[in-house]
Order: sequence, then C-alpha cells, then structure tokens
Amino acid sequence: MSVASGRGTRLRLSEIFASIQGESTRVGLPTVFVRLTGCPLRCVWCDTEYAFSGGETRALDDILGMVASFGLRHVCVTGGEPLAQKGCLALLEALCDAGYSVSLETSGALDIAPVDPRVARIVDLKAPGSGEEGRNRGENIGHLRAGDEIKIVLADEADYLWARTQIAAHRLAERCEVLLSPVAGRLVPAELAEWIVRDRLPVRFQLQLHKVLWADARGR
Ligand SMILES: C[S@@+](CC[C@H](N)C(=O)[O-])C[C@H]1O[C@@H](n2cnc3c(N)ncnc32)[C@H](O)[C@@H]1O
Ligand SMILES: Nc1nc2[nH]cc(C(=O)O)c2c(=O)[nH]1
Ligand code: SF4
Ligand SMILES: [Mg+2]
Repeated sequence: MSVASGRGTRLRLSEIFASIQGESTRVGLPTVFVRLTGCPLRCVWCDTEYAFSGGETRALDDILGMVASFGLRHVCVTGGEPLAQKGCLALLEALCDAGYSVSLETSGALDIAPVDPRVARIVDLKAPGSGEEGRNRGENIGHLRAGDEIKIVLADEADYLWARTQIAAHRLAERCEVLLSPVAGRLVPAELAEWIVRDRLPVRFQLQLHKVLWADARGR
C-alpha cells in the first residue's frame, strides 16, 4: 500500500522557504526547503539547533500547498532529522507524485530503505568530531543507489583521515557520489581541498554555498 494513501498525515514543520540549494550535487538550483522539526542526534557543530523543537503541526496537504505556492521544480526535505517523523515518508512520496525533483537530507542514523526510490537521498556519515559517530546506521550503506549521495562533514584532520578510511573500506565512491565538506568556521576549506588533491580521493569537495552568500542567516 502506498505510504501517501493516508492524506490525513500531519507533520511538525519548522520552516519552509525558497532559496538557492547550498549543498549536494544540486548546489545552485533554486529550491523549496521543507524543514521538519526534531532530531534525535546532537552533532556538536550543528548549524540548525533551532529546528530541534518548536514549529507548527501541519497537514500534509497544507505543506503541499505551501510548496506549490513557490512555483519551483526542486524540493529539499531536511530538518532536524526528517526521517524521525513517521509522516516524512508520505510527504516524500506525495512530493514525487506531484512531479517535483525531490532530495532528502538525512543524518544516516535512521533507515533510508523505505524512502520513495524517486528521491535523491543525501546521507551523512557522521565523523568522530561530530560526537555522533556511534549513530551511523551501517545497513544504510548497502541501500545506497547511484542517484544518492554520501556526505561527510569534517571538523579536523583526524576526521579527514577517518573519512579516507571509510571511503576505502566500504568502497563508497563506487556506490554513489561522495561529498566531503568542512565544518563551517572550523576546518579551513583550503586545507581540506589540499588533502583531497594530495590523496587523489575520488570525492567531491563541497562548501555550503548559502553561507558564502548569506552567512548564518536563518531561512536561507
Ligand atoms: C542541518 S542537517 C539536517 C539533515 C540531517 N539531520 C543531517 O544531519 O544530515 C543538514 C546538513 O547540514 C550539515 N551541517 C550542519 N551543521 C554544519 C556545519 N556547522 N558545517 C557544515 N555542515 C553542517 C549536516 O551535516 C547535514 O549534512
Ligand atoms: N540554502 C540552503 N541549502 C541547503 N541544503 C541543505 C540544507 C539543510 O539545512 O539541510 C540547506 C540550507 O539550510 N540552506
Ligand atoms: S543530525 Fe543533522 S540536524 Fe541533527 S544535530 Fe546533526 S546536523 Fe543537526
Ligand atoms: Mg542548513
């Protein structure tokens, strides 16, 4: 049975806004962001702590209406940790059914298997410097498809060396695109760029474009 069949689904919504996609291989695309409230993790460098609580409960159909009002093709569902809300699966399916190009930003701590296959899943692998390495769900690696992406956000050189080991051990670059990103304001981006080139790592360097454009502004 379709997960979207229950149109009575309600979700706790932190914010919804239009911006330029600042992360993933979709960087630069005008996108509607649907940010769901709540996260069971506490990455020490999290830039979205305001989404841990608050927001408003909304019906799925209302969220679809809000998304439509922006008149954009791309939608990114994020949080908080979007998969922590049961209704997220129905939201993702309904967005795909409505014809949007949909991406999901997820921590990698929850099961990505039931996500609609039309969704591009951007899955974090939490490095030790996040304080949440223990939450990585190993089974998720086996579920990755070519259209998905793995993102590792690095706080320091120890995190980089950890990422390099993970990429080799799990042949991550053969499964899907692998993105390495510095923790904003913590790891000097040029240092990470140098390490990647030095080691000929088969990854994509990523900077959060929205922070270049708008610093830490909320709703951007
Ligand atoms: C706010 S999280 C929401 C989605 C999900 N909870 C997750 O962690 O993937 C969105 C993305 O922002 C990244 N992020 C959060 N804080 C960051 C920071 N200070 N510097 C760089 N990336 C950061 C996360 O690693 C994640 O890839
Ligand atoms: N512009 C912009 N792009 C983003 N891509 C992923 C984001 C997120 O918070 O998950 C994000 C965000 O917060 N802003
Ligand atoms: S999992 Fe995502 S939202 Fe949750 S604390 Fe980590 S970066 Fe922030
Ligand atoms: Mg963000």
